[in-house]
Amino acid sequence: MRILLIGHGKMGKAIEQYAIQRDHTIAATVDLNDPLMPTIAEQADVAIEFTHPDAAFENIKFCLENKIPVLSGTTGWLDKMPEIEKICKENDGTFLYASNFSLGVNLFFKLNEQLAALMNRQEKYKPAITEVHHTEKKDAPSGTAITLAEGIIEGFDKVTEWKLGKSEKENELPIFAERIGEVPGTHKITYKSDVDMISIEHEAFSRDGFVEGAVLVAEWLPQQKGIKKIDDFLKL
Ligand SMILES: NC(=O)C1=CN([C@@H]2O[C@H](COP(=O)(O)OP(=O)(O)OC[C@H]3O[C@@H](n4cnc5c(N)ncnc54)[C@H](OP(=O)(O)O)[C@@H]3O)[C@@H](O)[C@H]2O)C=CC1
Ligand SMILES: O=C(O)C1=N[C@H](C(=O)O)C[C@H](O)C1
Repeated sequence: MRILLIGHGKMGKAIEQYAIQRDHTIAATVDLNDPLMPTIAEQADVAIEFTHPDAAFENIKFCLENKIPVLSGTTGWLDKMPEIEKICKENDGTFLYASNFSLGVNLFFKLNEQLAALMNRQEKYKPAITEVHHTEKKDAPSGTAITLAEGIIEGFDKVTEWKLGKSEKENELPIFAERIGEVPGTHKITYKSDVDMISIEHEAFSRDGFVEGAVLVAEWLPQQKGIKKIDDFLKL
């Protein structure tokens, strides 16, 4: 498969290596200041986009308008998702966003939803999320923490919105974001009462899980149409 790689940072470089191991060709690599040209699009079967919150929208739009199925793992741009959905429909395109491409985190999302449903009947416990990432991360909270928050809000009636940092309001779910060294990504959910705490945690040991997931989804995506979700691929 011929892959257009948009973003050649930590994720882009690791995806390039893994895709080559799986016998794919990197049709072109586009980084900041490299122009995205329609001629590049013609040479690719699929695009993989891991860039910057401010860049994702234009990159995805370019792919959809140039008829390349595209997946994006870039976080921090989701206010523009409705517009991308519209562009995808108008161009009869294919698009998939996932806040986290690793199998482990997607299993963790399911566990989080099940725990929220169980805790919903318990008056004495208050939920919170803590995420820890490397110091180069541009956005906070992480996209994964936002997906986890959405899962809790869906299943645990007492919280209706999330807030970055400490919260005084009963209906707010606090998300604490820490930036430490080179941590690839750790997410912890806690339910605290006055007497104890229940917690579940996912810790990535490296970026390998995100990379493998992104390449496997990229192999599947060209056979799909419309807005897809990673659940459509993983079928957990
Ligand atoms: N969904 C998932 O599973 C995962 C998502 N992520 C997300 O992916 C994104 C990238 O992460 P990571 O690789 O660690 O970040 P890096 O900062 O290491 O890499 C981002 C790269 O994108 C480049 N870039 C910036 N703007 C543009 C643009 N307009 N067009 C093309 N390239 C551009 C940057 O160039 P320059 O350095 O010159 O600015 C840099 O090379 C983040 O949003 C992160 O949260 C990360 C891991 C997993
Ligand atoms: O920026 C990162 O590194 C990561 N970003 C994603 C996120 O914001 O959830 C996924 C992963 O945690 C690594």
